[in-house]
Amino acid sequence: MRIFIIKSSTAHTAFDYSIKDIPGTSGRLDLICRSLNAAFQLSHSFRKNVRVYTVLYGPPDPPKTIRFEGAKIKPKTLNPDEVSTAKLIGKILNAGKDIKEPTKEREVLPGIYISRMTFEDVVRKNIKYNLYLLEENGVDIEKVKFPQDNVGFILGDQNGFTEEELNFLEGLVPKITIGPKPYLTSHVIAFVNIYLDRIGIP
Ligand SMILES: C[S@@+](CC[C@H](N)C(=O)[O-])C[C@H]1O[C@@H](n2cnc3c(N)ncnc32)[C@H](O)[C@@H]1O
Repeated sequence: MRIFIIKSSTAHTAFDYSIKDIPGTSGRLDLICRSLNAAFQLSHSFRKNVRVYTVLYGPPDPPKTIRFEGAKIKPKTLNPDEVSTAKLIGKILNAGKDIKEPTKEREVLPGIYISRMTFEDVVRKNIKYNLYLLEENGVDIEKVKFPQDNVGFILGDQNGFTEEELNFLEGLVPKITIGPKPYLTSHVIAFVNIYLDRIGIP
């Protein structure tokens, strides 16, 4: 299984944004929509061996974490286009409005869950799956010997990570890089997926 944990410091935690202007009104939920596209979509098929957590810290009610479980998501739920994904996320946020418990997940649709888990909760919960932090100044991905069973990647948004988050991750997960420039989160996910395909990691 492949896991992607994407932290957004700004993406809204309620369906209070306009579908006509997703980047301008949702705290860059468009970045999350494109990242989901890169994580799951293949030409005419879907990566069932992928799990994505999007950890949202934008207003008005952070944190909200949405888990997408490729193996359980029904066809035509998560589509390639950004607008339908932003609507889907809005529907999930609406369904999770009244969640009180800090870590309990609620299944909104088959394979799609919402909770109040923090970024740290998500990392701790998945630490057994061989996590890596994707950062520009890490070890070259080509030097990494990935395990054959489970592998996970932690990515930031347009603002990267805070000092506090980096301190939390330091020593907990290895830091790796895909190249010498700061790339878009969705492009990094696409690259990692294709790279793992090429080197034969399921
Ligand atoms: C647009 S970048 C963030 C740039 C942000 N200004 C910063 O300084 O961190 C979004 C995310 O993509 C990932 N990323 C970007 N470039 C990368 C690279 N060369 N190697 C590995 N991950 C990268 C990181 O997880 C980063 O947090």
